[in-house]
Amino acid sequence: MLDLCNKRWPRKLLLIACLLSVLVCVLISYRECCQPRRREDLADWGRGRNMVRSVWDEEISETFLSGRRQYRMHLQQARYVDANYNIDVRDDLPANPGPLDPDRRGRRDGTRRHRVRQTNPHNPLAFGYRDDEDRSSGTDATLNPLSSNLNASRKLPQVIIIGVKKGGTRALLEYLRLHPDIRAVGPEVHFFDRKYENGLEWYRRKMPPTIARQITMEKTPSYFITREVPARVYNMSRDVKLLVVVRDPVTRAISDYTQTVSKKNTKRFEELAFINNATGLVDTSWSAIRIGVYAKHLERWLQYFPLSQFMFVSGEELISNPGKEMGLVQNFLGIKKVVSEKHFYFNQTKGFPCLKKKEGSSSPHCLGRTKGRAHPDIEPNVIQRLRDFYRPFNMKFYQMTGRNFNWP
Ligand SMILES: Nc1ncnc2c1ncn2[C@@H]1O[C@H](COP(=O)(O)OS(=O)(=O)O)[C@@H](OP(=O)(O)O)[C@H]1O
Repeated sequence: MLDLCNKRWPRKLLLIACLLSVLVCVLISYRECCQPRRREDLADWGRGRNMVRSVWDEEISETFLSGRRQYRMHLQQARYVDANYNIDVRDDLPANPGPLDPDRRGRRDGTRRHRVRQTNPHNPLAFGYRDDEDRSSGTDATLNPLSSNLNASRKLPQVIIIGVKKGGTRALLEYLRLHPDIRAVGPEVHFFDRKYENGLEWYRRKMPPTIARQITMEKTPSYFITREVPARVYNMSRDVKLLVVVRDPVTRAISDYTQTVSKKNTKRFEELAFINNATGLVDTSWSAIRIGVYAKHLERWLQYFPLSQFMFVSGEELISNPGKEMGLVQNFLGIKKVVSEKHFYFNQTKGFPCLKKKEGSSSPHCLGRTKGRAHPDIEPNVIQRLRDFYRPFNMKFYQMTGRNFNWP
């Protein structure tokens, strides 16, 4: 009792009250300054980059504590997906997601959930032309609008355009991308020939998100001629469908050469094409020549895949009659015939078919400058000698594929 009456008690209480209020203050200021910000604040921080707010808000708030560096990464990712379509991706990632990179953004529990809101259904990229096949890799998910909140995930490709270089592979890919049931990687991935050691999971993450009915595809023309590739593709999937765009091998060789000349100084075509110009012996070690021996390359592929899994697309028809050729391709892929002659017009200046403008977009779209270059004049006798060289291989190829391409 004596103690209760002790005058020191009120002082102790005062001290405890003081300490408590300091603690409360600390907690309140922590909440104000360090907790993940609300999305409005983040958008201000991003100075008007509303795209980020709409696309990555959830993730940004999750990673906000890690600071500005990760915020920038998310910004890049938002660009990376182009932020034009509603994609709700639920994808499994390893339990430890590791450092963030464009494909490895995740929650601590190893799952991820991105909501991409459609901001511009008439995005000019909707016709998605990329004029250079060598662009740095990334996923171009711009082409097929998905309605909101559909479940999508990245899958290994069910269809690959495996060749041939300079056959018209870019045109085929871009035409196919008009189809709502097709989703494709824009740049060439080069997984099976150059980046195989990265592993299938790396490859899968390069693919765009797809919903159940959609086909995932990519194109890398060098697959057709690379020795190791058929076995590697087979190890990924024995059911994959393979598209090969072929073109008169002589014109193809000249096209290949034209591309080389556009990049570096090189010898004249005829100096490269023949071991000895006088004897006219064709130099099959020159890749521009070797690629055109289609029958030889196909033999290797047929050791792994039945002919029924291939379609040989005519590069010539793709130019002269794109609607019809695309009809055959869609038939082969088992998808509705959506891409037709209605989508194309012949551009006189370019000398090639281009895509009509899409509703709401301002201009039509042609392939870029690296496609449809003017070829150098090659002496007729050089052309003739090459035709003679290729003829037996062409005949064999027609026989193997069951399609006569009528190359001269
Ligand atoms: N619509 C359209 N516009 C422009 N070019 C077209 C088109 N359709 C097919 N082609 C032909 O495609 C040739 C290039 O083939 P690829 O796309 O397979 O080349 S690459 O291997 O990816 O570099 C390209 O070869 P070059 O004419 O030598 O440039 C064209 O002949």
